Amino acid sequence: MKNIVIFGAPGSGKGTQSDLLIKKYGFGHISTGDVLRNEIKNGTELGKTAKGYIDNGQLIPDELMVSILASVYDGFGADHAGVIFDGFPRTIAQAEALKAMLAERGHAVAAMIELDVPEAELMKRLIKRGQESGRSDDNEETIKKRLDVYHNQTSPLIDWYEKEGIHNHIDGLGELDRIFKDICEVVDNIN
Ligand SMILES: Nc1ncnc2c1ncn2[C@@H]1O[C@H](COP(=O)(O)OP(=O)(O)O)[C@@H](O)[C@H]1O
Ligand SMILES: [Mg+2]
Repeated sequence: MKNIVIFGAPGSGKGTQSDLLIKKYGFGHISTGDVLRNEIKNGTELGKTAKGYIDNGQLIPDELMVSILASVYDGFGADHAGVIFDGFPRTIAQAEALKAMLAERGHAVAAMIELDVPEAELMKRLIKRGQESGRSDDNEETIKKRLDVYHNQTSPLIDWYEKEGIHNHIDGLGELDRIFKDICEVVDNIN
């Protein structure tokens, strides 16, 4: 079982590379952003709570995220090829909660894959994505806030996963195929 955390700033290519991984390896995929956007679209209670945070470029409270995550994870059953966590964890507290949630089930994260992309390129990609997909948080003001949140709250996870011994750095700037090849090398080397 290859549970993988795909990690990086907004716009670093987590969703794009997750899609390729799912096709090649048959992994499950949990994009916490997609789960929340779906709830918002369906107008659920959870969606209403989430919308306030998302439209402000802020993170959803940890307890709420972890309970959503556990229920989606259990939906893949007890015996799957692996699940890609995309957009989670975003704080050290969430990483600890994820570790505990998986440990309760006798599972673990096998690799954390960091997509490293310079800020100017992130900005460029997200503005383009905003124009193409109409994601409400892909506007310049909210993007700046999200990048701040990433630097302050999320990037410390790189050291955290380094200490866990499962951090893998990938140069996320350039051709999709080259980036995917680098990621596959990491995935294939998980024992
Ligand atoms: N290697 C790449 N080079 C150029 N653009 C990319 C690359 N990877 C992803 N993108 C584009 O950047 C935007 C953000 O990618 P996405 O996968 O949604 O990132 P994330 O899920 O990390 O926010 C998308 O519009 C995507 O098409
Ligand atoms: Mg994404």
